[in-house]
Amino acid sequence: MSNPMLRLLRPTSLPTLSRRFATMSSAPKLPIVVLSGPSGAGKSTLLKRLFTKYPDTFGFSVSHTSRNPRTGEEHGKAYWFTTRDEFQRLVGEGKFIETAEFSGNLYGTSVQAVKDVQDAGKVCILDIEMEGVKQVKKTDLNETCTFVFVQPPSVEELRKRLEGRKTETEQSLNARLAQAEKELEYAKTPGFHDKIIINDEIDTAYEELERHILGVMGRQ
Ligand SMILES: Nc1ncnc2c1ncn2[C@@H]1O[C@H](COP(=O)(O)OP(=O)(O)OP(=O)(O)O)[C@@H](O)[C@H]1O
Repeated sequence: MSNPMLRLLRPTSLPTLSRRFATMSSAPKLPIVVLSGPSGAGKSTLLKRLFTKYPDTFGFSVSHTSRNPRTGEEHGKAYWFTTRDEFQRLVGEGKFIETAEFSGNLYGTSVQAVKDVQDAGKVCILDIEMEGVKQVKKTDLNETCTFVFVQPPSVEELRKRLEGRKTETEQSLNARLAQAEKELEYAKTPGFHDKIIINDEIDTAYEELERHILGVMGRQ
């Protein structure tokens, strides 16, 4: 069967999350990069550069979502697209490290998605929402993570970028901006992030991100 969802649903001899993490932590401790920041701050743009420059070093953890695919988004690459019911069933089975609801859609990172990347010997990148970051911090993965926040230069600039991307309706744009205000406020919490990158000029922001990540990798 080629249905990729079956990968996540395959039976396992390890029934609990903590035992899964115990297994994961016995492998070499490759760092996990947790990238967050308001929608439109430039996370995907920065990650695209990183993956282009280092195609074999990093692995993108593929999230699940109940939202509909945008044009060109491929199942299993951009996201594992699923129904709301199926998503909730997987949550009940403890398949997720973190989940979040945003603009009426569910998003989540499965244990399997992170494990797949680590098993391939790659540094896993998690591109997740603020609430997800809080959840990851409560797991055993916390100690191997570096938490990076991508911040737009201003909310006004964020609006312009989201408008320029042409992916949002007026309603979803406003929801994203309202959420952005909350995230920017929360990001001020001392010690919550290991690195805050202000994505004003893209080349400078990218260099800062690369330097931080390579620095963390060098310390492992
Ligand atoms: N430094 C920058 N200067 C100008 N435009 C930028 C910059 N960085 C990103 N952009 C543009 O802003 C838009 C939003 O960027 P991007 O899609 O990477 O954001 P994101 O944080 O990944 O958003 P989401 O969380 O919704 O996926 C894109 O159209 C991108 O080309």
